[in-house]
Amino acid sequence: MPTACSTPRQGNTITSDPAKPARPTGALMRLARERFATHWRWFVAGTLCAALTSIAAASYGYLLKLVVEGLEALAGPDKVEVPTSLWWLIAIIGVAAVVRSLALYGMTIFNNTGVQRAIVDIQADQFGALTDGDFARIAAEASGGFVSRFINDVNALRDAGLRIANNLTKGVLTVIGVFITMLVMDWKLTLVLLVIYPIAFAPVLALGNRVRKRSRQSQKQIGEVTSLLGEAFQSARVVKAYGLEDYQKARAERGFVERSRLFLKVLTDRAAVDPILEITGGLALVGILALTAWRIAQGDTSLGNFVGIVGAIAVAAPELRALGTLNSVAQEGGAAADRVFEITDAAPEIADAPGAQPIGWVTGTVAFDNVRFAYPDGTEALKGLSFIANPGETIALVGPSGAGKSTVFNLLLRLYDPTGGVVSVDGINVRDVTGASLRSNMGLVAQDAALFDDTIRANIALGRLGASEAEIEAAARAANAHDFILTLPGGYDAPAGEMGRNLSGGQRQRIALARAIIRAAPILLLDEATSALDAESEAKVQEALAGFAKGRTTLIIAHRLSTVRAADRIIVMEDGRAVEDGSHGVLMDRNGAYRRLVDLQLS
Ligand SMILES: Nc1ncnc2c1ncn2[C@@H]1O[C@H](COP(=O)(O)OP(=O)(O)OP(=O)(O)O)[C@@H](O)[C@H]1O
Repeated sequence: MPTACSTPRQGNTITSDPAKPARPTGALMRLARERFATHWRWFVAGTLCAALTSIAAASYGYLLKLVVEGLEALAGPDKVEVPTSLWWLIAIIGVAAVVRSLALYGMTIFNNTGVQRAIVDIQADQFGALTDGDFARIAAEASGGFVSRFINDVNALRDAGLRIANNLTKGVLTVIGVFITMLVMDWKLTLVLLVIYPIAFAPVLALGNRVRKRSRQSQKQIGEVTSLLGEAFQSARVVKAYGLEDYQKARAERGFVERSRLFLKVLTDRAAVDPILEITGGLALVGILALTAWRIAQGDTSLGNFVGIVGAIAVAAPELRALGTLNSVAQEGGAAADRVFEITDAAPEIADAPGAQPIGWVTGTVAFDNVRFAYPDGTEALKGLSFIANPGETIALVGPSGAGKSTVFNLLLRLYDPTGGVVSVDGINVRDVTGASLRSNMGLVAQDAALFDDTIRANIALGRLGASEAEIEAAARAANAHDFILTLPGGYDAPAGEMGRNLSGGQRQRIALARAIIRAAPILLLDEATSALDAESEAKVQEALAGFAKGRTTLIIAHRLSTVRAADRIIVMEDGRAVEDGSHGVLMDRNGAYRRLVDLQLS
């Protein structure tokens, strides 16, 4: 039964297929402006360090050339003193290395801090937009979809942010600096290299693209294996009960085999990169050495220039490689940024009307006037429902599964707006008041008790933040929960566990009841609130509830009709409409829909 708090039944509306080509990086630029720029101080510090690193790196080749030329002057049959200038040059190389390393460290720390802070902002934005946004949105997406947004998308953004911040400035400045020093040292060899380098790297780049495509497929399949595992472990009880172990093992094994097949493909491609580099690099080296030997013999260049250029290339090569892969990381980050904006840009449809006022504390008249409602997928749940609940009345909504009972609660809480008719409280259309003030007048106990991974005390106090110890205990007593709470290790401080898994279904329901009781709201909504209780506990809780419900408008959804006999009125719903309305006695005498339901249950 989909309720206000129940599991969604629609499929994913937001898909993030990793096999799809990555989108442009416009979204990433926007995110940089809106979220990263606020932490600009860190990035400015990082960029200054990057510039320092690049200057030190670019000077290497030239310093090396000067040293080799100095060494050349020393070589010869005659014994000579090492000139002080050469000692200085050697010392400067050492200083450059130290400066480069320290600046590199500073750059990484500053940029990482900036990126992490921006990521926290982005996660908070996403979570805030979802939490404050339409319930329909959350109901429409499988919870796994959102979890993946907070993990995969954020990882992609973090990678992109870090790589861009750390590699872009450093890479570009280093490559430019190195290029200039190379031109100064030996422009002819530099131009030859400029032609050879891309040719030597072309096969590696092509392989890179293939690896990327395959890793996307592999990523997608990881997602499938993850959901398969999640499903298998969550359904462990049913798997055991139905003896489905072999079935599950076969499914899992198929997933594992497919995973290793795809992964092997990626590894095979990756394994080819180094040999290709080795061959092309070796051939290029042979060509350059031959050319240099010939030019030195011609007196066209010096050994110092050659060594200087080799040193410069050694510095620039890793930067070039990093820049080469930056684009794909930025593309993936762009796709993730797009998905972040899908969440944060969506304006909630169920928002407070302009100028909406708080409704204040209501007396509790609830009215549905010819209300029609269809869920976003088109399912018509209410087809002209009308009824009025007067202050203090207890009204039971009964009827077959799918009749629209939980939908009544969803509309009253204004989780959705009706497509026709009016839902009002105290004669005021719920669309005209602020949602928060409306909901503060209601206490909901849903079928799934929705406990959080906190102490029992905290879970009860969530009904009214700031409730006192005595109030918490009184509410627990009223919900017939106090005694069992005292038996828990830690009593009121015992942890409820994730989704309340440390408690039984009935115990969870009683905590949820206590939470609604402590809220002391004028309107109480009970959706199968006692369905998980044994007969004895249910009777006790019913009695407590009867006392608590006095003076409050209480709407009860219950399948077990014996629990609603005492209601002031029973509304029988069928196919989105109210077909009968009256007390138990009156409806039994009428011999209609209610009577049929009762007879059905008795039989
Ligand atoms: N989130 C949703 N999206 C689409 N359709 C929905 C959704 N929730 C409920 N429905 C559909 O709306 C109709 C009314 O559902 P509702 O949950 O209100 O019935 P109900 O009377 O409470 O049923 P049950 O007694 O089984 O809980 C059903 O056809 C149901 O399939």
